[in-house]
Amino acid sequence: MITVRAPATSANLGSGFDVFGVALDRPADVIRVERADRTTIEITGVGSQYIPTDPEKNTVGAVVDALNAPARIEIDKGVRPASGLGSSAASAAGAAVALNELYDRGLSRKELVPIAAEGEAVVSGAAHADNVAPSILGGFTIATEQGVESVDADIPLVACLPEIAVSTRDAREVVPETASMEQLVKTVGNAATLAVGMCQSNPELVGQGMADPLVTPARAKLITGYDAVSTAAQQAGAIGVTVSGSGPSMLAVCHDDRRRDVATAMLDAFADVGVEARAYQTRVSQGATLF
Ligand SMILES: Nc1ncnc2c1ncn2[C@@H]1O[C@H](COP(=O)(O)OP(=O)(O)OP(=O)(O)O)[C@@H](O)[C@H]1O
Ligand SMILES: N[C@@H](CCO)C(=O)O
Repeated sequence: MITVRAPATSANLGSGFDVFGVALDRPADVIRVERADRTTIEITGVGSQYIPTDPEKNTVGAVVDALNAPARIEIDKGVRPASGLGSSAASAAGAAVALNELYDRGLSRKELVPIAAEGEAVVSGAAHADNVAPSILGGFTIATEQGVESVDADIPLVACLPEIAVSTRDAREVVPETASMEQLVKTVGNAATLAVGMCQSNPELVGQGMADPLVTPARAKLITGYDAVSTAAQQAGAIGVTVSGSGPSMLAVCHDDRRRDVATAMLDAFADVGVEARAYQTRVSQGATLF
């Protein structure tokens, strides 16, 4: 039996819609696989009751098909589904790494990214790689049609997950289809600033570069209390705040010594609007680990 721990991820980071992603050091899914004639999936852990065990509907099923690697698969969910923390991607990424090893397919981590992305198409209709790439490779990743680039980065983060659900499919419906020249110029400038900040492990540049005039304002409307939580986080020392993935989680960048205060401020602000939440004091981290 092969066991893989695949981390949660945060995609977009504001200005890098469908392109940027980071691996988080917690939470994570644990995937166990063993060879079988027919694929079966068992799921335990957080939110497991909402996840289909039918391989046609689970993200790991598409990975099995792509690698031609039937298996008995156990998924222990640490990443809540429909969280904006790459829940569906963590399972697909973990399965890709585990099945590649189990069947000795010899693919590199980079080659596994498009395979795991097929799983994302099952749940959101698009094979976007911005969650599976960091879950497989770790660090900060840039996923484009040309492939994936990754850099190690050390950035403190708070990911705050409210007890509301936003599906990626629904959140993609509200993304504006056009942008003004001004929005485009701002977004390009911010994305470039963020990428430089990641390369330098500089939270100031990363937080500054997360600002996004286009997608985030549209999606913030789907998250009860977004503006109040964002303001509270910034008052507590966050340098930048945005929607994590397609939401409802919110992601804040800060310095290490502000993480606890930022987490508390975000939880309190959600509580003020009647929404329960949990906060992960986390950081950019390594990708899937084989045991
Ligand atoms: N292995 C899996 N793990 C989690 N969710 C899965 C899995 N397979 C299928 N799903 C389905 O995917 C949906 C959750 O995926 P979705 O992309 O909406 O959330 P997410 O992965 O947490 O968010 P994001 O991609 O924005 O970070 C749920 O409907 C869930 O049933
Ligand atoms: N880039 C994707 C990530 C969520 O899976 C989105 O924001 O729709």
